[in-house]
Amino acid sequence: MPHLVNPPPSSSLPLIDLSPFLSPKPDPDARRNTARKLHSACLDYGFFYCTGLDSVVSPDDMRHALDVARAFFNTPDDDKLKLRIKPGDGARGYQRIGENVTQYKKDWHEGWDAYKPLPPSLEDPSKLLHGPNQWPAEPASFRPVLERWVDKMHTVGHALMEATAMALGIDVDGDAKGDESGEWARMKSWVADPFWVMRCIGYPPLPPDAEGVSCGAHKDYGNFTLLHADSTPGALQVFLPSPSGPDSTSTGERGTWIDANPVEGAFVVNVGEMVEVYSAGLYKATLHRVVHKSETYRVSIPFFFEPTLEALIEPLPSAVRLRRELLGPDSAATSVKPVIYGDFLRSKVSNNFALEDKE
Ligand SMILES: O=C(O)CCC(=O)C(=O)O
Ligand SMILES: [Fe+2]
Repeated sequence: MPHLVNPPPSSSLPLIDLSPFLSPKPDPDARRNTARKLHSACLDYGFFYCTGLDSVVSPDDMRHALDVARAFFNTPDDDKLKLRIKPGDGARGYQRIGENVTQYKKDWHEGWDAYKPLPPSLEDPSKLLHGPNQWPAEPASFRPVLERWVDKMHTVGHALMEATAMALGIDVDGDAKGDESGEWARMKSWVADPFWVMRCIGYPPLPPDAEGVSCGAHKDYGNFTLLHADSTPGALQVFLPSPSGPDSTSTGERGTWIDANPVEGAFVVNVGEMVEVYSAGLYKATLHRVVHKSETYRVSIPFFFEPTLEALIEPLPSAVRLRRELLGPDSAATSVKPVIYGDFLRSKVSNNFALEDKE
């Protein structure tokens, strides 16, 4: 793995072709090439366009997923409200505009959220993240189309995991001896039966007097977010930190918000805070937000491919080594701390409802 001193990020996100990790006959050179580009993209942006997905997701699959989500948002409010997220469960179901909260401001979107189902014996609907998913009856194809989507996103997520291991310089192709430190085995165990979250989000145009934005600035919590959005430009924005940048965040960090406009056939993928932990802080979870001001009703489907709730995520030795090589010997001590993913997630999800709890 060459250790690049990367050029300054440009104003558009890089494209990463994942097909060498999805092919039944992988080409080693092509895999190395993808891993190298992924490494740079994760270092510089924490965000990229993921292409080369057609062996898993066809253009029809992409269209159908957005069509059923849009059709659901078009059903009468009374029907949607029957699926409203229940107190206690706190997570699964429908939220009206303003019920999702980011940094204590109401987001200007409606949404329907599903989480990986728990085995019925473990389900306790009074607890956060428990309780069954609330599938809408209309449109009838909503559930079969999106359950297929969940399966497909697992295939993409596992391929991304392997590419990320290679990007960090971990031997994923060798036998158990090649993976001497057991790092690839450990990474695979984190996603052997991965937790997941799928959101369908509907964004009406943001009114000029709204107190928040369509989706407030945040980082994603977990592993990878695979975002499939309709063709609306000028909505999703990604924050690139730079001391001389024209914009600043709520914490005063300077940088530039760039548009992550949709690219046909590609997902926008970003790394979450768990990648930041296991990459020893090299691959940063990046702030992003949605400011959708145009006249259309925008629909997006982010899929969060996560570690299992029990996984202890900690900096990988290869990542610590790589960090030292790239940033110098003093950088080995990073501030990232090991964390059990489920504990981290529960604390974050309860914060999303902070405003509602206070009312
Ligand atoms: O709708 C989008 O483009 C992004 C949504 C998002 O960032 C999220 O749900 O975490
Ligand atoms: Fe996000």
